[in-house]
Amino acid sequence: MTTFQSLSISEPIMKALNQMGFEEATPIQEQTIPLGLEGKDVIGQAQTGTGKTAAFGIPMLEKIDKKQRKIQGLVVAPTRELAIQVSEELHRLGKMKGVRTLPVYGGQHMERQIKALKDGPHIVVATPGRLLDHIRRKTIRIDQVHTAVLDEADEMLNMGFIDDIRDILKAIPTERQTLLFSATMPKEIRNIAQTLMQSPEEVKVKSKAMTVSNIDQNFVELQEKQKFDALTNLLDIHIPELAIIFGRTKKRVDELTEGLQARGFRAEGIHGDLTQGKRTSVLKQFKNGRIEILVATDVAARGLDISGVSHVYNFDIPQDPESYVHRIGRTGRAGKTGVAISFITPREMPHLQSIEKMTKSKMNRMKVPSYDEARRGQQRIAVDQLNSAVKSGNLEDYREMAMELLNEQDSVSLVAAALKMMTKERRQAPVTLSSVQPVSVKRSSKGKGRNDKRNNYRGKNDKKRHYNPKGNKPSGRNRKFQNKRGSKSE
Ligand SMILES: Nc1ncnc2c1ncn2[C@@H]1O[C@H](COP(=O)(O)OP(=O)(O)OP(=O)(O)O)[C@@H](O)[C@H]1O
Ligand SMILES: [Mg+2]
Repeated sequence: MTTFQSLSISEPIMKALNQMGFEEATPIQEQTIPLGLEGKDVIGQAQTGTGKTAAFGIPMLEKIDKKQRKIQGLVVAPTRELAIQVSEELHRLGKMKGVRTLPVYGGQHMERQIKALKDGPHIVVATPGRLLDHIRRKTIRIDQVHTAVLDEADEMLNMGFIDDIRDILKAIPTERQTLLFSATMPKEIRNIAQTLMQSPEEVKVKSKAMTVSNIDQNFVELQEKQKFDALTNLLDIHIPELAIIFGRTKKRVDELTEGLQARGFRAEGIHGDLTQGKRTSVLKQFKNGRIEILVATDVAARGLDISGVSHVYNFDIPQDPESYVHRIGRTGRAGKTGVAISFITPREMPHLQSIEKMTKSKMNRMKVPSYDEARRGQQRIAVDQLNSAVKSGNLEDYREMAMELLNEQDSVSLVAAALKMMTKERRQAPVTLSSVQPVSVKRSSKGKGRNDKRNNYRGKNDKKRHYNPKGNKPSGRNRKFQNKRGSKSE
């Protein structure tokens, strides 16, 4: 166990870490914070949800001179949601020191952004496009930047941002420190990184698999046309606290969302064609539990940090193993446990093996879930609701009536009838999805659709967290969810 204290972190940042509930450093933090504090360039690779943000954030914050009202730290992240989330984490880490952090991204009002930039933030967290826009308009000064971070650099490469990144780094003094972090680091990005950095130290947190062991990975082999019923059955069986379902295209996401809504689930979709306002509101509702299911394209895979995501479903298996790693990494974060289920058609089975080979982890085969199992899942919810109603008491007003009923009927029939009434038979509204091509084994991580990958969706998590690499017992299946489900209009 490595404490933050032993990493020579200053008092104000220690205080913030305490407030955030961080008790010990995660392995990537333990290994990269000292290098970062020495001023070295660092390439950091570690599994999803293991605290890479603080790993680059802490050394950057330590180097900020609060009295200098100039941008000294710059983080570039692939999407708006990610920029916001990273900025929030840096704000929390740096607030006791008085560091001012500003997110800058497209879709935000330009004039307001220029005003905020004039206000003298110490750190800017930006998406590449909007940042370059400011650099070209000369509405941002980054010639005093001493620390530059590329978060999810391989995603920025996938999205075709590499020239933008080069242009951005050209505008920063060369004697800067450059940090680059991601859970996946394909060879191309490592090569490019070498040209943008000065003799970087490469830290790869040693772990057998590329995915964290707290995620229980499963797959279901099934026909394309069985997928939707299998999904709704699984949702009824698992009763996720919060679930993310990945579909391959925007159209697919829209169709899945509508289908789930038709069957009474509180689901919303997110993808790059939605307005910024809609994206923000969907994410907000998901974070506070008003939506229980988020349906997303791959764009949401990167960096999203929402506490309570207990299940990830790959309705369509992703084309690249890297995407698989980032997708399932939306659960099982900060030491919590999570469950991932991937649907695979028979023709896609070889692809499953290529994912397993790359991630060095195995997925367990699950059988196609049946409607009967789903119904039992629904009944379990009703049983839990009855039990909790008994536990919470306050039944005095009903006792007399209950006694009378018991004189007329036997107790088992009465409870069975109550359960029947409480169990919402899921409306099996027929749902037809447009057909999709199965993925092929041949993988390419370059030149993918820029638009579909452009926007990422992250959230923050301000609950107390304790890093527990072995995994805590899942907190899912909680009353809160069941009550929500109970009040669903069907
Ligand atoms: N030392 C720590 N102790 C407890 N929680 C931590 C610690 N460090 C980070 N966390 C929390 O863990 C969660 C995941 O962190 P973060 O988003 O930085 O992961 P990541 O490694 O960047 O993941 P991804 O690869 O998906 O981007 C966050 O909610 C963060 O606040
Ligand atoms: Mg991250």
